[in-house]
Amino acid sequence: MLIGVIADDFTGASDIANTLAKGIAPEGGLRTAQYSGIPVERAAPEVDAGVIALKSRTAPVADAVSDSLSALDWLRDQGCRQVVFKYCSTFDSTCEGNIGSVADALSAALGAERVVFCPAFPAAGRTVYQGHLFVNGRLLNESGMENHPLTPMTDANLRRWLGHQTRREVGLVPAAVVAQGAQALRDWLRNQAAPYVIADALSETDLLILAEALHDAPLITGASGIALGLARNFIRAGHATTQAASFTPVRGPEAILAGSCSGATRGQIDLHAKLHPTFAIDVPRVMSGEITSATLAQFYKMHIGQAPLAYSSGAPAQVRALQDRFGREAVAKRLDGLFADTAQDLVRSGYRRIVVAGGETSGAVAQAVADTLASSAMAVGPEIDPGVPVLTVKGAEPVALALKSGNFGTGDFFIKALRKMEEGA
Ligand SMILES: Nc1ncnc2c1ncn2[C@@H]1O[C@H](COP(=O)(O)OP(=O)(O)O)[C@@H](O)[C@H]1O
Ligand SMILES: O=C(O)[C@@H](O)C(=O)COP(=O)(O)O
Repeated sequence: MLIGVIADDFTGASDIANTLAKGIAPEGGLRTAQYSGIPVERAAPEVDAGVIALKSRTAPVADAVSDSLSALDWLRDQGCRQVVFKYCSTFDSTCEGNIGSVADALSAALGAERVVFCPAFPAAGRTVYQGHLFVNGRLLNESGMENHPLTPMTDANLRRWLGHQTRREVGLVPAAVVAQGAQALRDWLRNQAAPYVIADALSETDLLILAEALHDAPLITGASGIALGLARNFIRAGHATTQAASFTPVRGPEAILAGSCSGATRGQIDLHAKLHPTFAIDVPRVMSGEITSATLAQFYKMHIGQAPLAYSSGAPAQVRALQDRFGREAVAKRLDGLFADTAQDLVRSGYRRIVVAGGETSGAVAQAVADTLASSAMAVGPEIDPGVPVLTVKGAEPVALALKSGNFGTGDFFIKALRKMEEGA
């Protein structure tokens, strides 16, 4: 294994696995596998990039640190030469953690003296300028992310936000330095005192320069954009040969589950509901135990072949009211559990195509599917929309998954994902 990725959630993992597998022309990508949690077994010998999906983004700090260090141990056992800590392109975290705390632990374990942080993902509209994160041209804290149910992002200044999470000094690599190219950037970084630096990046060109400058860095942190050039570094150095991944289409019963409350997902639900059966999950009735996975499974089974969708997603005011009534963690835990139990029921009943919206929700569902099929490894298939590939969980009866970040995808994402699973590229 050449590159090992520790991703703090499952949609983020599939996003970076997609980037590593796709790479960039003319070099192409690496042979990539994604794992639900830390695998018990060794990686298959052909895997050049291994992506471990953790559910650590909103976990207590100590758990996030210990899971990330265990993931690092496994990746080192596979011989990986470079480690990427993947977090969200909207830097999803709280003032308590976890990005800073996990980076502190990983950099200490790897002896990394200077660590670059760059969540830019221009293909999805995320850019960093003067250390501030923009989403589709708006400051992060005015982009809708300030209403996130678990990690409300109320400050776009990443130096300040990361500064809440670590004792280390956080510096800045300004866009003008990145623009000077990889060698100038390396020289500049070498002369920096700050152990952590937020890197500006406005375009894929900037990200490629960053990746080239960091070709021998033991630890890199960022969103999937930073990985664009990492695959290329290894291919150019002659350590890997690119190979187009083969994809076997998956047919069979389908289900769509949405737990993301982002504006993008709510728009996708509204569009989907015009032509397909939908089930709006009444959260108080989940909390009282009236709605269970059996309720949802029954809904899906009544609508096989019609792309049925069940969702808990709500608008910011509704989410706030539910959190005030039941508690933020309690609602999230209950809904994640509901989706996980439903997925387990569906897979046991022969469902083969499952589309999920939301990072936490995807973590719960993908982990349940992996446990049900006793298989943590997933192959990376064709891209549905930027940052979202089709994943196939191996097994006698493989299951195709699409794990969509709340914010990603076009309006018709759900139907497109189901088709892509059946038809491939
Ligand atoms: N109606 C709701 N009220 C409160 N919390 C909700 C509601 N629906 C979903 N949630 C919770 O909100 C969180 C959404 O996060 P996530 O699934 O990561 O979506 P995203 O990808 O948009 O971040 C989940 O933990 C989910 O259980
Ligand atoms: O970097 C990104 O934006 C995504 O890969 C990601 O991490 C998505 O997280 P969620 O929005 O919580 O699904």
